Order: sequence, then structure tokens, then C-alpha cells
Amino acid sequence: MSQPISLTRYLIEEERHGHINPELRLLVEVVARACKRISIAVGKGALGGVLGDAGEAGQASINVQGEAQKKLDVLSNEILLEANAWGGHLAGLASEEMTTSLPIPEPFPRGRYLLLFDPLDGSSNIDVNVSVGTIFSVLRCPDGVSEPRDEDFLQPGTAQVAAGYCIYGPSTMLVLTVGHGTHAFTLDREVGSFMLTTRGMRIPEETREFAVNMSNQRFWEPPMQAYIADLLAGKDGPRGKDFNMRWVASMVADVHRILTRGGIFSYPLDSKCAAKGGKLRLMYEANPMSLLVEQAGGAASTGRQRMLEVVPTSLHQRVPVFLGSKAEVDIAVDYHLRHDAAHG
Ligand SMILES: O=P(O)(O)OC[C@H]1O[C@](O)(COP(=O)(O)O)[C@@H](O)[C@@H]1O
Ligand SMILES: [Mg+2]
Ligand SMILES: [Mg+2]
Repeated sequence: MSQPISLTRYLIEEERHGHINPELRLLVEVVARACKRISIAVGKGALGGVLGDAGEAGQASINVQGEAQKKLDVLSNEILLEANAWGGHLAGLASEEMTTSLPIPEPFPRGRYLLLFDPLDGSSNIDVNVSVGTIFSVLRCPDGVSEPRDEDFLQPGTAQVAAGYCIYGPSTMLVLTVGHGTHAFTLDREVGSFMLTTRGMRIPEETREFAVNMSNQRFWEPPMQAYIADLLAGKDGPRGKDFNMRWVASMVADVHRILTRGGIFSYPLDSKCAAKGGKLRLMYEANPMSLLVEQAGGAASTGRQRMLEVVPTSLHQRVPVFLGSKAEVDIAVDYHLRHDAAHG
């Protein structure tokens, strides 16, 4: 195998092709560098004193989502904030762990992009040494806005100029799109660089594998109940083939598997999360993952609408998610549309 090229070299090539400008190239480099720092913190585990809950004296620290924060949620957020505030390419930032967005304050240099991130995805897996990750999305700051507010971030997923995630697993990998394919880079720990190990990831169109939290089954809507029942019926059911199931409960790990070997990932609407609109967050989970999946030949939907066309109404908006192998996502969507048509 020929020597893989570095992330820096790949980004320079994309700039030469006119796919990105120098600002966006450097922005991605800054995010990648922050992810390397998070990877080191995650890798130290119990030795780094970073496991367990955030907060003091037995008092849990609760974020804007109403969820208890882990120490690594807080640390990863701080690493991304610090790195990007000094980067000079951003006008503002928004994070799963912060109530409102943050315009880059004086005296930091201000740029033209907006960055949204889930600093540590899969928090429930931190203390059990299972893969976690960082998810990010890059938007343009609207023209004429120098101090962006929450509403300036409310752009549909189609407006993303870059998206990616870093998975902290047996190896640390950065999976990135700047709108020209989805590419995977593996961190060479000795050299300290991300190296391009898969150019142009492709999701097989069809699959026999699904990912869903089955413990929520009785809370799902009827079309989701019907869809999964038919998958479980296997060879004897209407699908005529047996399906396998996987659920890591870190979206990064589940999506990484799907980008690698296909499958369908779903976090559907259920009666526990219906009032909030779903479980997963549109702006820094669903949208970046949907762009990566579409760029790899897959599909992503809310079950009723293409994910990337959802017009956001709030920064921490939640949505139902179906993404992965295109033919299978289309089938899941069809169950929902047929149900809606039959029930008005
Ligand atoms: O525990 P559940 O309900 O199966 O949820 C798992 C889902 O929750 C999440 O962990 C939410 O992410 P955070 O850890 O960033 O809050 C997703 O990664 C994952 O798909
Ligand atoms: Mg998450
Ligand atoms: Mg998180």
C-alpha cells in the first residue's frame, strides 16, 4: 500500500480544486487538533482522573438538555472552545453543552464561519470504556452579521460547508466531508497526524443490519412498530430475509459502522421524547451525520422528510432520525408515509 497522505495534504488538495478556501482549511485543522487533545484525555481514562460525573460535592452538573454532564463532556467542550476561539476563522460557536451560542469575544480574531458541535457524543459509554466521539458542523455566518446570535445558526443542513466526527475507539479516526465525498483519516499516534485511510467511503445501498434501542419498542409510533416487526420476522416475514441488530448507544460508533459496512440507524419518535420532537439533536448530531451519510451514497430522513431540508427553529431542536443504506431508509420512510396517508 502506498503511504497515506495527511489531513493537511488532503485539505490543501481540496483548496487547490477550489472546494474550500484557506479559512475553511485552517478551521478544519483547528477542530482536528482539538480532537487530538480530546483523544488523549479519553485515552488516559481512569489515569487522567476524567471519568465520572461533573459537578461538586455530590451535586450533579446539569446541561441545557436537562442531562447530567460527565467530566469529559465539560473538558471536551472547553478544549473545543479554547482551540476555536483563538483559531481566527469563526464568527461564533454553539455546543450541545452550552445554553446559547457564543459570538467570538474580543480580543479574539473573528472570522466568517459558525461552528456547532457535540463535544462528547455517547457520554453514557465513557465510564465503561466503549467508543465515544465528537461531532461537528460548519456553516457560513450570514452576510452583514458580525456578532452572530442563535437565529443566525438556524440554517438547514444543506447549508453546511463541512461536517465530520472524530471517533475515539480502538483507533482514533476523523471522518470528514467538505461536500466532495466522505473520507476517513486515522490518527497515527506516533507521528501525531491524521492520515487518509479511506478516500470516498461508500455505504452499500441495501443491508441486513439495523441499529435501534429496542427497549423503547412499546413507546414507538405505529409505523415504526410495523417496520421493526417486519425486520424481526426475517425470512418468514414480508422482507424475506433475516436481519442482524447492533446498538452501541454512541451515535458516532453506530454511524461509523454504517459508513463502513452499511446498515440503518434509527432513533425514532417515541412517546417519552415526543414532546421534545425526538431524542437526537438536529444541529450538531443529525445534520452533520446526514451530510456525511449522503456524501457516502446513503440517505437520511426524519421518517417523513429529508433531514438536510429541515428548517431549524431552535438551536437545541430534536428530531427523529433514520439514516444509512439508501434502499433501507427509503423503506422505513415508506412505512411512515403510508401510515400517515391512511390515517389522515
Ligand atoms: O441511551 P439511548 O437512549 O439508547 O441513546 C443513545 C443515543 O444517545 C446519545 O448518546 C446522545 O448523545 P450525547 O452523549 O451527546 O448526549 C447518542 O449518541 C446515542 O445514539
Ligand atoms: Mg450526542
Ligand atoms: Mg454529547
